[in-house]
Formats: sequence, C-alpha cells, structure tokens
Amino acid sequence: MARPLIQIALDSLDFNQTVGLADQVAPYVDIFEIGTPCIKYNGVNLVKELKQRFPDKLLLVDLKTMDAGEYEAGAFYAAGADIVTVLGVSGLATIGGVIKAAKKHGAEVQVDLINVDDKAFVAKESVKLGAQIVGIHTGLDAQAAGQTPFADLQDIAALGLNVRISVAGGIKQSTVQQVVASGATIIVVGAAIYGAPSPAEAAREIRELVDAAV
Ligand SMILES: O=C(CO)[C@H](O)[C@H](O)COP(=O)(O)O
Repeated sequence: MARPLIQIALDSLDFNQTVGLADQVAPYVDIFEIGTPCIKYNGVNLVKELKQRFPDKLLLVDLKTMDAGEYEAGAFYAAGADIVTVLGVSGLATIGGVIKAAKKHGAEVQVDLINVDDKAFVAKESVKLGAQIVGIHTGLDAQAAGQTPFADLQDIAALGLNVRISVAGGIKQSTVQQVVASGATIIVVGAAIYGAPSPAEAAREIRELVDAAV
C-alpha cells in the first residue's frame, strides 16, 4: 500500500495565523489545504504566499466550486494550486470545467461528494471525466449534527475505482487508522490539529499513526 498522504485543513480566516500554523505542522504533513472560509477571505494572495514558502508541499485550494468551473478554478491553478476542489452536487459540466482548467496547468482535481445523494454515481462519472481524487466529506455542520464519513468511505472504496480517495470530517488520532484501513489514501485533519494545545505535536501523532497503519 502506498503511504497515505496527510492533509492539514487550514481553516482560520487570519492570513498570518494560517501561515504560522502551516509552518508548525510542515514536517508532518504532505498537503496544505486552504479551507473554504480561509480562501474566500484571503484569496489568491494566500495561495501565492504558501506556494512560495513551501514549494515542496502540495497545495489544495478548497474552493468547493458550484458553477463556472473552468473560470473560477483557473485563477487558483495559475496562482500555484496543485489541487482544487469542485462540488459533486455542481453537476458534470462544472466538474468537467475544473478538470479542463487543471489540465491546462498540469494540476489535479478533487470532487467533493459532500451532500451528494448518489455518491457512487458521481464518483464513477468524475473518474470517467478525469478527476484524480474523490472526497468523502462530512462537513462541519453535519458533524455538529452527529454525522461521520465512515460508512460512505467504505461504500466508495468498495467500488474499486482507479482514483485516490480523500476522507474528511472530524478525523482524529482515534479514527485515523480506521480510515486508512477502509481505503482512504488522503487523510484530511483540521480541528484535531489546529485545536490541539500543540498543533505540531498533534500532527506528529497523526503522522506516526498513519505510517504505522500501512
Ligand atoms: O472542509 C472542511 C469543512 O467543510 C474542513 O476543512 C474539513 O472537514 C476538515 O476539518 P475537520 O477535521 O475539522 O473536520
């Protein structure tokens, strides 16, 4: 099994706090995710700053695009994004537009299955269109209502699609090995790292647990 990648969700609105957190956890993570509220607040300048400071990290911009896929995503790929997210609920035309923009920049696309009813259908069609990653995602509001991503992860992994599977939604030390065993190859962690007394220590623990699970 290839070593799963760890993605830190940088979900603060504050530019300097975001860069500071990235700096603290950099030794333990593979992907910096600029979270949706953060990218809306800070825009392309933050993409450029993180790319310049951390050229060896993958940079995911969590646009959660809903329309105008090629146009919206293009600017973020041009600024340095390696991966941009598009919503599965947006429809295949929008997903296809983001894939077109990604191809122009030699970059990748993650289709976020958050709130998609027929996740298997959208995952299969996204792979046919050329998406490299599908995201199983229980959002922050759904987490607050008690939902988790675990059952959906198992269902999508069981399809055996030729695609990387990302999982997000309250993943923490006690669940990280379970999601690796279920087939996730990108493990997204936000609050369990940035909300910890020592984010660097929390990220180090997650790294050790993920590596031990392979
Ligand atoms: O994309 C997000 C919310 O829409 C979050 O960044 C993602 O859920 C990861 O954060 P956490 O680990 O705190 O759930």
